[in-house]
Amino acid sequence: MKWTEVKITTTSEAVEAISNIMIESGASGVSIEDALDVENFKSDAFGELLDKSTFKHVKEGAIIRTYFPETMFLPEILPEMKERILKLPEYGLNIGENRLEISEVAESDWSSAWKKYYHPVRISRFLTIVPNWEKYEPKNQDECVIKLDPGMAFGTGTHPTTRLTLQALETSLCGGETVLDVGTGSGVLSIASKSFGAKEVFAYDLDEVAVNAAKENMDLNPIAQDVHVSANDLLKGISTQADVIVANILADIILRLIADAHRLLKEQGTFIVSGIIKEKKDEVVTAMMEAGFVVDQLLQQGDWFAIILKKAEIEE
Ligand SMILES: C[S@@+](CC[C@H](N)C(=O)[O-])C[C@H]1O[C@@H](n2cnc3c(N)ncnc32)[C@H](O)[C@@H]1O
Repeated sequence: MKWTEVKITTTSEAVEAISNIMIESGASGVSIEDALDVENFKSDAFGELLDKSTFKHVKEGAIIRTYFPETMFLPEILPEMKERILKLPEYGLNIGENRLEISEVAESDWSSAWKKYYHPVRISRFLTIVPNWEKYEPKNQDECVIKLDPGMAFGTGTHPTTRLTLQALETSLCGGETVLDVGTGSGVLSIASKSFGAKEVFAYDLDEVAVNAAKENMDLNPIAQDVHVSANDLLKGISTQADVIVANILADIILRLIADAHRLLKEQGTFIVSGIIKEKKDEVVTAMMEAGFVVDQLLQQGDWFAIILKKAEIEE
């Protein structure tokens, strides 16, 4: 087994909380180098034996190193982990520099090693996602097969947030819709939308790596050749009116998207949001209702929620 090291430079006071977050995210081991250890050693009964100048140790703050097995696809783990760390100051913890670095600890190429463990994913009776390097025969005539190489973009189809969004799209699309896919990542939701009959799809992402990965994935799937992929911050500056807007992004970013989604959705339009952890669900629902949406369906897998919303009709 080969491993990827994720190293975080932080403060002594945040060590325990950050280590917990890393373990909960799937890290298999933690090593901590903390400047306070040296201070504490100096002040114990035998502390005078230590000559700080003779050994290498972090002089200020702390460094946490954790290790993820190559079976885990980091682009789907890091965003939530980073967001949870950024929330720690709300609980009074100083996270200091909060610098995150990634490196290989074995000679393997971590950006592609996980491919060995990524196999076709059956999302529903009608949809299967197949890694581009695998052979796959559909099990029935109605089955849509999406070919995918996520590269370093989020969206393999295995993450609960993506699965829930795909199921919500399958429920919501009847054919002929205009769809806006916000935070497209690998482009998986856009390709699925076309497979479920959408007429026109516009895909946006802030990250150039994702924009390029999405374009390459459109090329792998003839049905999605005409999807318009571009770099954009959420739906800022967009004027295309849509029947469906879909966004699988963390809750705090969804909150920033609501006003534009309401502006761009046609009457009776559908807004699908995913990437919402249990603790954030009520806040998102309240903000949606205040903006003029009504909840149509809630979908849940483990601690993750997706919500299908309708633009409320304006009463005469
Ligand atoms: C959780 S991933 C979802 C990827 C894919 N749509 C899926 O469902 O698997 C969220 C994506 O949103 C993008 N993103 C984050 N903030 C954004 C913003 N302000 N504007 C556009 N895209 C953003 C990220 O780069 C990332 O690709």
